[in-house]
Amino acid sequence: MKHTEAWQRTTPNEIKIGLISISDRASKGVYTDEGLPALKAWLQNALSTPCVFQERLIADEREIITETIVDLVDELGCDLILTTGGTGPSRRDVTPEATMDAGTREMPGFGEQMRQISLRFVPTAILSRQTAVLREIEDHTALIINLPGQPKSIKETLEGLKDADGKSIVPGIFAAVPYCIDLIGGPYIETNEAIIKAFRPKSAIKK
Ligand SMILES: Nc1ncnc2c1ncn2[C@@H]1O[C@H](COP(=O)(O)OP(=O)(O)OP(=O)(O)O)[C@@H](O)[C@H]1O
Ligand SMILES: Nc1nc2c(c(=O)[nH]1)N[C@H]1C(S)=C(S)[C@@H](COP(=O)(O)O)O[C@H]1N2
Repeated sequence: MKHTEAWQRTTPNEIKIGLISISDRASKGVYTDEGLPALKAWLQNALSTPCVFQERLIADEREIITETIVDLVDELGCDLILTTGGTGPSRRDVTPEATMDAGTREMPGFGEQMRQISLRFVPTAILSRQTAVLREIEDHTALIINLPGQPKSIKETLEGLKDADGKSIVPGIFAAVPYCIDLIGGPYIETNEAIIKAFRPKSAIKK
């Protein structure tokens, strides 16, 4: 495949992250989108290695969501995509279906763990159908993860739950993301341990 300039990394460990906020009302301007700023702020604090972002605010339309994911991976070379919104049970909530349409293999552990974390915060966590997939194309693979739409759920699910001393009670899903990105051939990313400690088996840790 021929790649555009957008594919180039400024440094070998730079990760390209696509952020997609999916909300009918925020995309129409009925309210201000808080999803993209919350995602970006959390990631900028959590990552200690370089990152670049591509941001999209779109309506709850299955085909548009799939096309946006495909464009971010296939045309812009994103390694990781985080979506927020559209995972609930109402008719307009189609993010998991659109994500599956863009994926080549499902990664069900992310959704399972997020529902476990979110149940510590709200009993309605079981209403979220969020999932994760890999999109594997000819010479590139990306991880795509759905987060719920409530802006506060972004920090909760990525970071998990901590006690008053900052000790982890339920690990956030982002702990597993750096090693997953290693395994799919992406850049070696590192995190700020005060926010989220990345877990890698000893043999995979680069000193
Ligand atoms: N992108 C967003 N920015 C700010 N607040 C949001 C956003 N998405 C959701 N919320 C808030 O979380 C609540 C529950 O999220 P949910 O996804 O169920 O929203 P929704 O009512 O389906 O949104 P929409 O109609 O815009 O798609 C919303 O009522 C709203 O207050
Ligand atoms: N961590 C967390 N998870 C959460 C919530 C929340 O407030 N915090 N809200 C729940 C609710 S009320 C719903 S309906 C589902 C789906 O939300 P979405 O349609 O905005 O994705 O996420 C659930 N998961």
